[in-house]
Amino acid sequence: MESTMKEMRGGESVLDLSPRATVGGGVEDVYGEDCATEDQLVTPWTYSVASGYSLLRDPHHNKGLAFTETERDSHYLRGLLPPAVATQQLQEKKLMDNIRKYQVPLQKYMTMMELQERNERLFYKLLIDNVEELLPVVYTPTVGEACQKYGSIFRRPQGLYISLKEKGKVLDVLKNWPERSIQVIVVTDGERILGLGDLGCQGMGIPVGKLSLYTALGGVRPSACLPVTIDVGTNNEESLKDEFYIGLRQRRATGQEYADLLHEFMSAVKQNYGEKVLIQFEDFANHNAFTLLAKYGTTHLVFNDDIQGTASVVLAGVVAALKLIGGTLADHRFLFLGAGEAGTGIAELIALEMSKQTKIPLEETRKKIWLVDSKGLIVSSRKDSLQHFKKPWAHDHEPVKDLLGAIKAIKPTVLIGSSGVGRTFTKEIIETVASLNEKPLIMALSNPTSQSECTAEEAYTWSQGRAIFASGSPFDPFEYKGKVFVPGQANNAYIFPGFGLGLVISGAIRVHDDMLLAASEALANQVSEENYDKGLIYPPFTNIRKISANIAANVAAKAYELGVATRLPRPANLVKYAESCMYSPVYRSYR
Ligand SMILES: NC(=O)C1=CN([C@@H]2O[C@H](COP(=O)(O)OP(=O)(O)OC[C@H]3O[C@@H](n4cnc5c(N)ncnc54)[C@H](OP(=O)(O)O)[C@@H]3O)[C@@H](O)[C@H]2O)C=CC1
Ligand SMILES: CC(=O)C(=O)O
Ligand SMILES: [Mg+2]
Repeated sequence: MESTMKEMRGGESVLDLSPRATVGGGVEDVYGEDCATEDQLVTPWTYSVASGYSLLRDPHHNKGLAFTETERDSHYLRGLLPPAVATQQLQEKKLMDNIRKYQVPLQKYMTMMELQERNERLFYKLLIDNVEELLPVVYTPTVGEACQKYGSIFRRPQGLYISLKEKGKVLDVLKNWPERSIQVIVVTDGERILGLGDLGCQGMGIPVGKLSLYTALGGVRPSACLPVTIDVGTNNEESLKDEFYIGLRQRRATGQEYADLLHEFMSAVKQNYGEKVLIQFEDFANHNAFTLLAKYGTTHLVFNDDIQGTASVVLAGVVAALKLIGGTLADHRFLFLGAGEAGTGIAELIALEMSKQTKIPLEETRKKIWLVDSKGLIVSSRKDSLQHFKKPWAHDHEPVKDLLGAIKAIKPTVLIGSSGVGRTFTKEIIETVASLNEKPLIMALSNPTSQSECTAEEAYTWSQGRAIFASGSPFDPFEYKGKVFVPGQANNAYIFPGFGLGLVISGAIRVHDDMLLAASEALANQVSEENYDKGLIYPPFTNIRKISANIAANVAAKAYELGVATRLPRPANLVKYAESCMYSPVYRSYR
């Protein structure tokens, strides 16, 4: 590129970064024109009113058969649509009828993705009105299968792909995205997609799915959401051999090469969108996730969903569950299978909340929490060889090699699965936990369903109906000895949409742990007596927009309290304000 541009400018490099007077100062200039010196090339941006054929193919504005007679006249649509005029409700009915006929989940997923690309408002109308039914389609578990098969089902690109090929040009890539005003970015490098491992570039399904929930569940407008996949290669041998694989066909870049691309991305985002854009890290492997969060936590508005969002949702479930299992947080003993992002993230937030409640130092409250990894119970004799995020959990105890041994030694009241390995809560494990507790709290967090540590049926049957159970991916209600048990879905989808909305509406510039506690508290407060009666420790997703507004308000209130909010003055009623900011998918009328 450099040589081409040199030629265009008669040999002088335009990439010369030495200070030079710019035309208009460049403050908040999103098009790059004002930042350019007079002798630099600028892009001739134009915007035109969509009409006719292009209007029908613009997913933001397309309404299909719902264009009225008047709109058809004034927007040159005559003849481009059949004569019938349909309401949005009728379109929704037809699509839901179609989706319900499909037996294969992936078919439902593809139908929804096609709809999103064809008629965005109708897509969100369906998702908002049928959230319980469609969440498993656009999110876990189906999105996991979609990522695995992304290359084969790939039709039109969604989101922004930033690969090693774009090194040195990331800012230009961001400028290729059609929207200028971005509020939330969800970014993955595809190395730990759900519990399915390294899916490389095909992990794009995750940022796309998460951002659909930002809009449907949290009300952030779709045009302000940007899904990004950073492609540094993949170590997935199957993908590397797959002729339909859509990513870079090389093994993962690591070390400085990886850090440099990520740094270029983080800098370009701040340069292009400013300081208030939220960057949500999603499904990075833990050897990068903790480092990135620590590195950029002080300079950018960053949030790691797997570490922090998961922690907030699980703490909410545990606090809510206390109504059913009794005691205070500090009265319980926690045992985790899995000591990675989710496991240690949750453990830390529980310990923090315990410490705040009891005034006992964090170092002490951590001792009520134990974790098992692939090598057994984390104990002090292992400390030197542990990854840094596991070290705070290396308590004094003799070595224990497996989960069953750890349960017998620690006698937990709460058992949490965050291992990414399916069926690890065996009959013996659940029976042992149930023999120690009248009402054991069991959370099988791993996604998708195939990786869940146990099923709802197994948890209820093996505990003889005594377990309080929640899982990362949804399970149907299960009838045991005449009683119907409804499992809750312990998934960060309860938290991140409202959390992000809270940051956006307050103009927050940094994330703080107290905001995670605030989100968690707001969620726990939404569980009703009626929910508890069914054994539920989370409210149903049907009320999610109300829940998200409450979470957003609590998070925003904390941002103002901490002095990191920039939207001033502070709105008096933050719940109402959050609701008023939410995107509505109802069709607009065109002049
Ligand atoms: N419900 C929700 O909202 C969320 C669920 N998750 C799910 O949690 C799972 C884990 O994610 P994450 O924490 O990011 O992953 P990580 O890779 O960071 O951590 C996995 C942990 O599990 C341990 N582990 C793996 N296999 C075994 C085994 N057979 N026995 C004991 N321990 C084992 C690993 O041990 P070692 O360190 O020794 O390798 C590691 O400590 C995924 O399935 C993910 O989908 C994640 C985020 C949110
Ligand atoms: C839910 C989620 O973020 C995960 O499983 O990774
Ligand atoms: Mg995740």
